[in-house]
Amino acid sequence: MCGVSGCYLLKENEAGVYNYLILHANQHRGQESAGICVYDGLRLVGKKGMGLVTEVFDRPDLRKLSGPVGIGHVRYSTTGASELVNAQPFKVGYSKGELALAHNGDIVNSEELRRELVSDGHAFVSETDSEVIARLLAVALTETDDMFEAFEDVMERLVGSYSLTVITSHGDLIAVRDPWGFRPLCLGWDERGFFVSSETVGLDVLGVEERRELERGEVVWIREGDVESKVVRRERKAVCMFEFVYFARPDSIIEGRCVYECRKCMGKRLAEEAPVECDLVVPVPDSGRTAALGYAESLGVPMEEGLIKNRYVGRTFIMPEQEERVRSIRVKLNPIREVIKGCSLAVVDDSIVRGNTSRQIVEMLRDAGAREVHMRIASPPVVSPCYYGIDMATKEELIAADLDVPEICEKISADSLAYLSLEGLVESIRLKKRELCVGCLTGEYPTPVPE
Ligand SMILES: O=P(O)(O)OC[C@H]1O[C@H](OP(=O)(O)OP(=O)(O)O)[C@H](O)[C@@H]1O
Ligand SMILES: NC(=O)CC[C@H](N)C(=O)O
Ligand SMILES: [Mg+2]
Repeated sequence: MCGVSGCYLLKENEAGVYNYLILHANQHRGQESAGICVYDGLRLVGKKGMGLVTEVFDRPDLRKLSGPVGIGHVRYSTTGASELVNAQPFKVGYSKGELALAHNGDIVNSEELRRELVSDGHAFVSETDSEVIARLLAVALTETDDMFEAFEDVMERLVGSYSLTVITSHGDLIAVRDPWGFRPLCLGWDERGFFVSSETVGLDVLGVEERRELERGEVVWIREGDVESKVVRRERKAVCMFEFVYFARPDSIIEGRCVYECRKCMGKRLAEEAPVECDLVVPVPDSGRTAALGYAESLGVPMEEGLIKNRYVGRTFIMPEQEERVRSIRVKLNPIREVIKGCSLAVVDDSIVRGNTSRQIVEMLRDAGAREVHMRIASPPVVSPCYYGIDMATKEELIAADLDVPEICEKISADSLAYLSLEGLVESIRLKKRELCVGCLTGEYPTPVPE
């Protein structure tokens, strides 16, 4: 999952700074690399680097990234290694100029499209599916100047998830959400101009009040100070349920739903489905906290912060290497012996994917003196790969792919383990099951997927 940003300023030239702020608010969506590209009035100029937004850009960089229009990206790699060549935004030339593109999502048929483009003479600079989109768009724009027409062509070819921001060397800003609406994307505006962010938190930090989410299949085209928009292609709605469970920030709004409220509801529902006699509810920071609050409230048991997160360690699930993920969990989370000693605990996390986190937490809590450790998970078991932008590409890496709940419980050495039901999850999000993508929970996907 990545984060994308964009801005179109009517009077100022601070596109670099605005994109920086939006990306910083979306940092939880990608920690591997960051990039900003701006239209400086003549051409597209940018900077990309490995690391967090604050590591990649300093003040002189932002001064150089001056111009009225710009886009940005924070990356969590799904297609292509975690290397600078694959960092975004991607700049591509075409017959009438240049464009730069930032992508959140994953294209299921990118290999096939890449082969076609290569045989047509395109020389790729990266391994990513995102460059495939940029090149397809460049080809389409050679044929037409109408951005909607160009995206009609591009969207007809692409299968998969894509929330995009694009700028051109004509100074246009374009925002696009794929026809299924897998990933979030929102547009805000005020007297300063127009702003695009993966999540609404990116608009909050700018104090932008007027806003809306893009519809699925919608292309928003901003040029010469005016906005035009069109839904150019529609498929069945398939919003990723994992955005609500884990990915998005709790203070974001997706599909009109406050993510915090959805997570709290998941916790409450989990307490109804899988209560446990315990002395304390302990949340797994960070993303398990909101569900834990709902769980504790519903059970009427006190919640205590028995695990403390080192605030300088980021998310471990989205780290690219397994070894690094495992090592970082102990560095990230530390139990408070004085709080948990002798207690029976209900430990609530949002999800178990590979099982790295739960395994280590149970051990840590027992070492710190917990009498019993009951794991409660506020989403169903992840049994199938994701093809739409979450890095769990193979069944082998998923702990629930081959093991049932009692076996997983044994593997993580918990006293008991229970997950939220699919029905409970769907009702907590308050969308219909057929409006969500639950492919990783059921193996049934909204698009064709590779064999
Ligand atoms: O079973 P696993 O493969 O370990 O993955 C699941 C864990 O990973 C995530 O936490 P993460 O540390 O990424 O981020 P967070 O701080 O937002 O909870 C998620 O919240 C679970 O705790
Ligand atoms: N997680 C994402 O959205 C990643 C975007 C793109 N597939 C990449 O790997 O760069
Ligand atoms: Mg977590």
